Amino acid sequence: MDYYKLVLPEHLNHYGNLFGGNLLKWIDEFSYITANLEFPGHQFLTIALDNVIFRHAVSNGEILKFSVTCHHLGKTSVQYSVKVFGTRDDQQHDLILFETKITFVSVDHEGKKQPIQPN
Ligand SMILES: CC(=O)SCCNC(=O)CCNC(=O)[C@H](O)C(C)(C)COP(=O)(O)OP(=O)(O)OC[C@H]1O[C@@H](n2cnc3c(N)ncnc32)[C@H](O)[C@@H]1OP(=O)(O)O
Repeated sequence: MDYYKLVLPEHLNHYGNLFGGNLLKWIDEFSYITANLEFPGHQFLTIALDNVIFRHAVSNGEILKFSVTCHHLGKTSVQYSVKVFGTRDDQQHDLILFETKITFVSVDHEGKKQPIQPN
């Protein structure tokens, strides 16, 4: 699934670029939404976020595209691959600004892990 976010002044660090923590928050939020839509009736907790390396600064006013795809479905966990692209510069639509994998675990009402029931 694809999601979009407009980078506004309130999202910037003191150098005037996107604060990395905001990017991680959006990745958590969008992939959490994807897990809930793809596996309705489950409750998920984030257990892991892999490979956090910021290689590209993101400018104010950028419209970011978050591409979220299922990478691995386990017994109690589902892992998503998340790639982030800029959309403002026509020449750089294919440039991956940031990528990671994020894993969620299905839990019951007491927070204990439980198997994911695929659709
Ligand atoms: C949406 C949010 O932001 S939620 C807020 C932040 N998250 C939290 O507060 C969660 C706190 N953590 C917990 O409560 C517990 O760790 C639980 C209930 C999620 C998991 O229980 P644990 O006993 O720690 O899990 P366990 O080690 O057995 O692993 C469970 C699954 O996660 C997978 N897993 C564990 N560690 C990792 C990791 N580092 N990377 C990827 N997958 C992992 C395991 O492979 C397993 O998957 P499988 O059943 O599909 O094979």
